[in-house]
Order: sequence, then structure tokens, then C-alpha cells
Amino acid sequence: MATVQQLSAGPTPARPRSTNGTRDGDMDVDSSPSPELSRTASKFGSEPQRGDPRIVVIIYGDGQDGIVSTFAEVLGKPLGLKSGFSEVSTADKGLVIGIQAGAAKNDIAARNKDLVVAINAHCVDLGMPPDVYLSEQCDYEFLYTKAPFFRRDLSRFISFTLGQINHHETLMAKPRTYFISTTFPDVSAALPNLDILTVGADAVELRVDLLKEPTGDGTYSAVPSLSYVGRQVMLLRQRTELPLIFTTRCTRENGRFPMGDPDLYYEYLYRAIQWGVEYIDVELWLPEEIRKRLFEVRGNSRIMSAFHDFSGTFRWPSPEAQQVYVESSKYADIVKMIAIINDHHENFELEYFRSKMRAEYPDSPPFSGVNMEETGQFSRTLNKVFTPITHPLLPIVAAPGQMSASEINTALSLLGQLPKKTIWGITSPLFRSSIPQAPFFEKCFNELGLPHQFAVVERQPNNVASVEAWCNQKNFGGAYLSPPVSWSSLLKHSAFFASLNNGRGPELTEAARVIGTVDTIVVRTASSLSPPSGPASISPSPPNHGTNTTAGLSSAISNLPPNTSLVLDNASWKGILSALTRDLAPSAYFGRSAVALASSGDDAASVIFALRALNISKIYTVGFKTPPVLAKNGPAIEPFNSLESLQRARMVGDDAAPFVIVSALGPEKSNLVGMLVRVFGATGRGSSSNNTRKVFLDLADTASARKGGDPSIVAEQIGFSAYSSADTAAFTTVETLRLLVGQNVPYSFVRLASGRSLF
Ligand SMILES: O=C1C[C@@](O)(C(=O)O)C[C@@H](O)[C@@H]1O
Repeated sequence: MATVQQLSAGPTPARPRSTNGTRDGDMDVDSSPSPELSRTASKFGSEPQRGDPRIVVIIYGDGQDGIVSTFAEVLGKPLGLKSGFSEVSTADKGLVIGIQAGAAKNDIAARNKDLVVAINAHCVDLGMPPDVYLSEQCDYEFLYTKAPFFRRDLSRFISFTLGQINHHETLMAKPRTYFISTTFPDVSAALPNLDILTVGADAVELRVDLLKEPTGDGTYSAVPSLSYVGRQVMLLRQRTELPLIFTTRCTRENGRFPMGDPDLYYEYLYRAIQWGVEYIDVELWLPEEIRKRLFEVRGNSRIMSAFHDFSGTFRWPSPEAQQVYVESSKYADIVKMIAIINDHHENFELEYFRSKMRAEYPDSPPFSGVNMEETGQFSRTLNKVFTPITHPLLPIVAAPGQMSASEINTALSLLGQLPKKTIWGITSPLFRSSIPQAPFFEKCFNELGLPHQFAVVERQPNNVASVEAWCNQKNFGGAYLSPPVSWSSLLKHSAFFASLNNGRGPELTEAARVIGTVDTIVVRTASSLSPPSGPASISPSPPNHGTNTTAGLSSAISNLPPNTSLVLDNASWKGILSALTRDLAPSAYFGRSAVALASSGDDAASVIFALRALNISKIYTVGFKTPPVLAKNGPAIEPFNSLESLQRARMVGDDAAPFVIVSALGPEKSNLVGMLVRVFGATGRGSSSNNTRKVFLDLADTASARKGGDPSIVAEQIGFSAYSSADTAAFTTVETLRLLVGQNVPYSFVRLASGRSLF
């Protein structure tokens, strides 16, 4: 199962090694060989980890003890209240402890940092700032509003700060990443348009130096106060699931943050770490001890070292440029260098610098390097790690020459770097989607300036090999398959697929291999095969296409362009995982048991794979036989094959009773599903000792006619949190788009664009 990331005590969990954009071949899941297939080495970057094992202590304000139970619920732990840190002992392991703010002040400084992690939870409705002493002393600070309350925000905050989720490795393994530099004086203005603004972005930068805090007399404070900034971070995080980048750009580097007092930077940047901001921009000019300290105390946040040269005399081939790179690398998870150039050829000098640094310092962090102004725009199309982008809806561009995602893609396509492809949605007659997919994909492509075409086609119902007609084309750009198809029958029946890679077949991700079915076919070209900042020596072995034959199959002619490889993947398990962890931290699931309902092992496979990623310890199954590859090295599997077995599962102690029920049965089985939900709902809440609501996920198509009532309504009535196929479908679409076109489209945009209300 997922590797356990052990974190050291104190605010400074051990530094996970920077991936440097390289793909790591290790997967902790079942790894029995499938020799006929070449496997893609994909790491569970965003797969849940156990994270920080310390006791979580929530400091709460007067009358705000409700927030302690919400934290406990989200973490899936029982809670206890104490009147000081000195009362917390190892006997409290496994609990979430609440301490009232007044009492916490007495001994927070003397707390045992190896034992507890202190989180100051402050409701901004009660006024800002929070108690200054507590803010300084705590490990992390959670700012929230009571009405509306955003549980997703709390779940993400606590999962991130405790190291249960972290998207950095996944992002660095993407062929290209972008961040949008917001330039609003007050982010409230951005909130209504945030979904559209962030299409194509992998992270959102908050330019703290550009925020304008009104002083009340018609002017603005020279530096926005931490109170103002904290509220802005909170507002942004409540409305976007994307990682944030916290930037205090100085006056010399095109920003407004004064340079007179470097300690001010430490104060703001450290507070951003405490707020659980994912990326912290640390300027290179800051004194080394400040950069070093920030790096050491960064917890799970990642440091983006930043260097800008506006002099016009900076030269990429100079020894100074290399020195800047080396110095930046010392305390960084990403190195960013940005300069004004005078001539177009200097863009090529930057490219040479990029590859030289990669070759000379293969272990240094991923490098983001671009040039400014119009002359430098070419470099913005070539940079692959966190390219800064703008959007027409922003008040100003954050730097001269910034381009939007759409402009970058348009430029790439004009330069022949992003050839027009056809992407297919391959369905079969029985699986026509209730939501028209073509207009949605077209909308995304339009918004992103992608030249591709999208079309939905129907394959023959009993002939999986018929998909090859769309895939074996020169301009094939990838496909999603709904319903998914078994990869083994694809290889068995399709001469084209079997012949790829010299007869070894297409690449197969670990998820697709274990789940057994494929719902996404990704096209990899030689350039997209090598990660953005991986060692220069990595070179993909070009597959030999053309006239390969495999035993028992006639020869197949591949029409794919040379140096092209196909990857069979499965995105749906990620959709399930994301839906299950939207409002709960992964730890709420660790070690618990689950019920999975499906009418076949194929339908259940992605559910089991997702439950396994959540470290579920036991799965009771209904209606299917678990495929052996999934049963191996995973949670214990117990089929409900009699009333007695069901009764037994009901009677186990509360903590062992099923906590999550996932049904992949069709809408015609709603009666049965509702009945089972009632059976397990009757055992009450998550356990006698904690108050986490149980979870029910119904994967039945909500638009189809049901037989019997809606089991989600039943579930909610008896105290479950219920999620539907619409939730998983939107998360799966996010993943599918990421896989097919390499671009991030926010979940909220997907829900909005598919005509559904948000959350
Ligand atoms: O560092 C950068 C890059 C940038 O300066 C640009 O050139 O696009 C824009 C800034 O907002 C960001 O912090």
C-alpha cells in the first residue's frame, strides 16, 4: 500500500527529496510482472499518506468549540477537550484535542513539539487579527468563516499540513505546469470568475505585494497587514482547489514590497507556511539566513526561489547566471530565474543554460526560467516548469510580456509544437452519456487555445477491437473510453494494439494493470515522454512502429507517427478517490472497513483500487467476485454471501463496522442498495468514540430511472454524507483532461460547464 511518510516533530517535517521532475518507478501496490507489457513508471504523487503522527491540538476561540469537532470529524478521530498543553500526554494519541485560546496561551511555548502539532483555529467573523501571541507560537493557523463554512477548505488544509496529501511530486511529473499570477488589489473581485480564470493553471499565485488594503481614509496601507493578507488567502482557498503560491515581490523586482526590512519578508512568508500555503516564493536577494530558515521550517510547503533581473544587462551564458542558479538551488524546491533580454537570440541562450544546468546539476530542483517583455515571449512557450500565465480578465499583467495559457498554446501550435489532433470519446450504444460531452470538451479546448478536435463515437458493442479504427490514425490525440474496456481483451483482439512497441504492446499504467480496464488512452510523443526537468540523460526508447507481428495475430500497420507511444490508463479510480477525500482527510479512512457493491469484478475494480489507496483495512463485497490481482496485497476481502455474514459485519464493534459504502450497481438495483445502507446506517455514526459521519458513494447514473427510492436520500436521512456519480464524474473528467491534453481544468469549472450546480 501507500508508503508511509514519516514526519519529524516540530513545525519542520523532514524534507521529501525533490523529484526534480523525474518519474519514479516505485509503486507500493501489487507488482506482479506482466512481461508482455511495458509499464509506465508513474508514482502515486497525490496518493494519501499517513503523514504527521503527532497529536493534533486545536486552539479555539471563546464559544468556538464546534470547530474542534469539525477537525475531529474531518480527520476521522475522536476528540477530547483539555485546559492546557501540559495535560496532553501519549495517552491522547489518536485523539484530536481542543484547548481554549485563553488557556492555550499559558503553556503553548512549553509544549512538547515531538508529541503535539498545535493549530490555531480562528474564526475571522469574530474579527482580525487572531491573538498575535498564539499566531506566532502555533505550528499552523486555520482562518475560517462560520457562514458560509467551507468544509472542503478545512479538509484540504489539514490533509496538506499533516502531510496526508501533497501534489508537488505529481505536478513536477507533468510535462508542463502553469501558474496564474493574480494581480487583484482585493481577491474578492476575482472570486466570481475564478473558475474561468484558472482554466489551464496548475496553481494560483497571490501577489501579496499588489494587494491594497484600504485604510479607511481613502488611501491604502503601504504594506497590507497580515490580517488583510490572511483573509485574502482564506477567501482564495475557499474557492479554488488549486495550490496557492504566496508572493511578496520586492520593489526592485517589479513588485511593491519594500526592501528595507528583510525580517518583514520572513514574518509574512513564515505566516504563509503556517496558513498551509502550498508554495512560498522566496526572493534570492534576501539574506541567506532568512532563506535557509524558511527552507528549514517550510513543513509541507514548497519553496520557489525567485530571481528577477530588470537591468537589461543580464546574460544567460555568464558565470553570474550559473552562480545565481547554484545559490538559488541551495534552499529551493523550484528555482525560478527571470530576466529582461535585448535580443531574440538570448531566448536560445536561456535554452542552452537550461540544458547545461540540468546536465551539470542533475540533482538540483526543477528549473523555471523565462525572459520578459515581448522579446522574451518565445521563452515562455518553451519553459515547462510553472510557467507564469495571465488571463484577459485580470486587471493588469504581473510582468511585461506575460502570456495567457491560450496564447502560449496558440503560439505552440503555430510553431508546429502542438499539432492539431483528434481526441475521441469512445462509447458504446448502451452507455450514451446523459451529459453531452462534445460541447464541453470543445469549450475547454477553446478556452485553452488548443487546436484539437473532439468527437464522440460509438464502437460496436461486443467488439473491443473496434476502437483501433480511431486510435490507429496519424492524428490520433488520445481517447476516453466509456464504458472502459479490458486491456487484456484489447491486446488479445486488436492486432494494432498488440503490435505496438515491437510487439510488447502499449504502455500500461499500474492503475490500469491492476484494475484491469482502460478508460483513457494517452498519446505520448518523444518530447512529452521525458519529464520537464529530469536528468539530461533520460531518453525515451523510440518504439518501433510499422510492421510488427505477434503470435496468433495478423500483422498490423501502425499509422501513428514515429516516436509515438500509447499509454493505457485508468482515470476513474482517481475520480472516486477525489470524491471520497473532498470533505474528509485520508486519515478518516485509514484502517476502517468498507462495503463495495457491484454486479461484476470489472465494475468494482476501480472502487477497490481507490479504497486500497485510502488504506482501508477490510472490504465486504456484494454481488461480485474480487479479481485476484486486486485481492493480492490489499485490504482483507470478505464477500457477503449469506445473511449471517452480513449480520456478523453489523455486529462487530463500532470501529470495525463499515464506515464507507460504495455502490457501483445500476439504478435498477436502488432498492437493494438502499436496504444495505439502512442496515449499516443503523449502527450509528462512525464509531462510539468519534462523530465522523459515515460515507455513501453511489456511482449509479443519476439521470437514469431508478427502481425504488434514491439510496442517497436514504443515506443522508440516516446520517451518512452522500456523494453521487456526478461528483466522481467531474473529478474523473479533470483527470482525463490532464491525461489527454496535459492541462488542468478545475473541478468547479467542469461542474459549471456541464450545467450542474456547484458542490
Ligand atoms: O516570478 C514571477 C514571474 C513573473 O515575474 C513573470 O515574469 O511572469 C510574474 C510574477 O507574478 C511571478 O511571481
